[in-house]
Formats: sequence, structure tokens, C-alpha cells
Amino acid sequence: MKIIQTNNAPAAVGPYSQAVEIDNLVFASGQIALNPATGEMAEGIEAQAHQALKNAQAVIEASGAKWENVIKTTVFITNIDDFGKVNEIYATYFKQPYPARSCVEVSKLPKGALIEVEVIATK
Ligand SMILES: C=C(N)C(=O)O
Repeated sequence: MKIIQTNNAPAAVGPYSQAVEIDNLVFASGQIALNPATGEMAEGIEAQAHQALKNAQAVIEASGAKWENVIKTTVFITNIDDFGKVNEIYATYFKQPYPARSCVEVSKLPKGALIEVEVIATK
């Protein structure tokens, strides 16, 4: 098992690693829209979706896996009415054939985030 750590994504906001690699799989923790340079949360669902996806990509790339090799994602959003907006942005980060995905509405996310994105990739 290998722990992945990068300054190109926000530091963990709790007792977890940014990602854990085992065999040929990289399990990344959920990313919220904190700017890794400033620690500030992006504002609004669109900006948060971009930042959360960028953070997830930075973690995966820090592991040496390719973003194209993401196989499964989970998207947590605090308002399912944002589903369409999130899909539009999400689709710009992935090419077909898309990874498997679950998208769920949750009541609250850490630090008041509107979205959290979790990914699993192969190496
Ligand atoms: C942001 C997280 N991934 C967490 O708190 O677990």
C-alpha cells in the first residue's frame, strides 16, 4: 500500500489520506472545492464543480495514474437541482467511454461545500 500526497491538491481536512494506492488501483478521497494554494473554497456550484474535479485530477496524477484511467467516480451534491449544471461541467473533464459514476444528494458536506468528488483509477 502507498499513500499519495501532493501540494497540487488541498491538504486533507480530517484524518484521511488524499489517496491510497494498492496493487494497480488508486482510491482517492473525496475532493471538495478548496483552492490548494489559498485554502479558500470556490463560490457557487459551477466554480466548485471545476475546483473539486481539478483537485481530484491532481491527486490521481500525483499517483502516476492517468486521469483517463479513472474507472469509477462518486459525486455528492447538496442540491440535486444542480444535477444538470454539474453534468455539463463534469462532461468536460472526461471523455467517452465515461467512468462509472454514482451521483447522490446529501444534506451537508464538509466545510459547507456544495459538491464533493471521489474517484478510483487504475494504473
Ligand atoms: C473531504 C473529505 N474527503 C472528508 O472529510 O472525508
